[in-house]
Amino acid sequence: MNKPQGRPAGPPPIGRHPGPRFNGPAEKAKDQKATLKRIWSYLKNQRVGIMSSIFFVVVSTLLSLLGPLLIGRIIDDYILRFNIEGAIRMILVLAGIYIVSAIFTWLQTFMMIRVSQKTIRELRQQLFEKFQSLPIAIYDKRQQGDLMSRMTNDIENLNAALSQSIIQIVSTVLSVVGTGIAMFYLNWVLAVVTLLVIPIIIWSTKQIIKRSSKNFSQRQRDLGNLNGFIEETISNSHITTLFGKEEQTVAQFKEANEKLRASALKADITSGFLGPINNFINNLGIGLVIGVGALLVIVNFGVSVGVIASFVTYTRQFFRPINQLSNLFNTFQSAIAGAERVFEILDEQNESADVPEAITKNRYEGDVEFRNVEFAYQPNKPVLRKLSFRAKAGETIAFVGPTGSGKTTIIQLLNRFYDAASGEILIDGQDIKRYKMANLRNHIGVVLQDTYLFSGSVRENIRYGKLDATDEEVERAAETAYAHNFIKYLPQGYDTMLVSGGMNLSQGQRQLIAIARAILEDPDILILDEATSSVDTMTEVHIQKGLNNLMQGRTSFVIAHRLKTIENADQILVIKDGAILEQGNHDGLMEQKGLYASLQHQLQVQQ
Ligand SMILES: Nc1ncnc2c1ncn2[C@@H]1O[C@H](COP(=O)(O)OP(=O)(O)OP(=O)(O)O)[C@@H](O)[C@H]1O
Repeated sequence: MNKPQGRPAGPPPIGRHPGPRFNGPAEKAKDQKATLKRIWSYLKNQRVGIMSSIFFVVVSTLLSLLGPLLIGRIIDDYILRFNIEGAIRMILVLAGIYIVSAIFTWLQTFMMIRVSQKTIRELRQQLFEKFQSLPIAIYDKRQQGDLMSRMTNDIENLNAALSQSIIQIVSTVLSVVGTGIAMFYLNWVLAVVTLLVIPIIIWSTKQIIKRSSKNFSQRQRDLGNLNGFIEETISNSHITTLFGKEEQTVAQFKEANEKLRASALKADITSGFLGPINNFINNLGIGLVIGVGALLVIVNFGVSVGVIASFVTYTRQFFRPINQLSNLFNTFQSAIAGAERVFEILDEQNESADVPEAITKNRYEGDVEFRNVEFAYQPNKPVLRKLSFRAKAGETIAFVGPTGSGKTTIIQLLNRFYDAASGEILIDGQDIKRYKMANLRNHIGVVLQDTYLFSGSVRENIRYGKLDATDEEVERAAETAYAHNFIKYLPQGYDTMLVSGGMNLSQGQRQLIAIARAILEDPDILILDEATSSVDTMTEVHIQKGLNNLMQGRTSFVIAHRLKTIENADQILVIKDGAILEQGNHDGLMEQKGLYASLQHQLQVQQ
């Protein structure tokens, strides 16, 4: 089990020599007992697999205990008596024992891997399904990387522990106890000599672990920093290039890389002592056994050459698992800590359930009203303050206002990503909480600034709005969205494949596809977060026409950045600090010469 412990997971150290080694401090679960109990609840269904695995491990350990005993017998009863034929026969028996033991070891590993893979598949499935039903607030609250690492690292750690460490712990304990009994059975003086070495092994291992722990924590921190830096740089590579910061980035990386080299070296040097020191002590133990054994032969204390040979093999068999135990427990502990993190997500509250007898509708008129709505993401930091407005069916409402004023939050509440703390949001005269959430969301279409396009063809991306749409419907929607013109000039037209979220299209083109998708979806209420970045005039005209077609006949809420959309809106709400500062249509607001008029002036300058 030479796996780096704790998080973040790193590559296994290269160039290690054989023998035990400390792999860093283990991360402990907050409540080990409860987590173990819960892991057992997953394993319970696979009792047969686990029991047969334990049976195999017991048999293979017992067989491997027989080996050294037989070696002693072969020497004393056959070789020293020059019975070569008998010796060969016994050696064949010995080989048979080791072969059967190896087969049983393989069987035990096979059974346990099956058990582990089944358990992990179930857990992974549950976790993924949970991700689908978690409220959006969780994704806002937790880092994406953290959630990803629970799905990958933590589950993988548990997999390693289930498939290997548990059985290894069982076999280690069995083999230490069994070897101890066999040694006492053979000769109690030599057994005591062997036992004397154990405190030295434990003491030296402890000393080294104490010193390495600090260095390993530093190595993990430096590795985490380096990985974080790499991730950030790769995902923002265009920004780095844009600002010409390549040299600076390389210099920063060099520094982090050097820090990791230094701390990894320190950690590996200290932990690297463990192998040679333990080897030295093991050999010392064997030397002692041989020396004392020889003395006992001389004084005729019931020790034969064969007994010494058995003892040498047993001594090796005895020390090896003791050396490994601390690492095994470390792996095991990290796995439990990982499982606990997985369970933590599984225990998160799902998105609030629908009220009993929730309403479903085939069509929403689109009459939307906010009544004294208040909301805060964090306690004592109000984002919306007694917000009230009404959008009559079919109207276009534009939200404008400074950054951070709460425009996106209004939309989040309408979508029920969050619920209002107080006040009411009504659609067609009913509180939105009375509608079945999935039904309501199916009738609300969203076109966001960062259009979500997935890797697939243009056609598939548009069809995402209505999965059973025919090719003709897809193309008709693209035409209405004014997207058809650019799509037909793409290398494979509608079958052109999009890569990494549509990075092979311009931002304007991506938005045209999103508009086509929304047209196909044909929602009753539309939410539109206009892109801020400027696009070429032709695309701009197409987007505007596409949007006009899309907004036709449905209530539309627009976080507006473009003059045209704002001017044509039925109502413009100027939001500041979570409240409506000004309200009216374009002409009326311009006359007021307030915030709206000055924002318009800024927009005109920009465009
Ligand atoms: N998930 C969140 N958790 C905590 N605070 C948040 C969260 N999302 C937004 N906020 C805060 O709520 C306030 C309103 O944010 P919101 O995104 O609604 O503003 P906005 O008007 O849409 O801004 P922009 O024009 O920049 O998109 C801001 O102060 C923001 O920092």
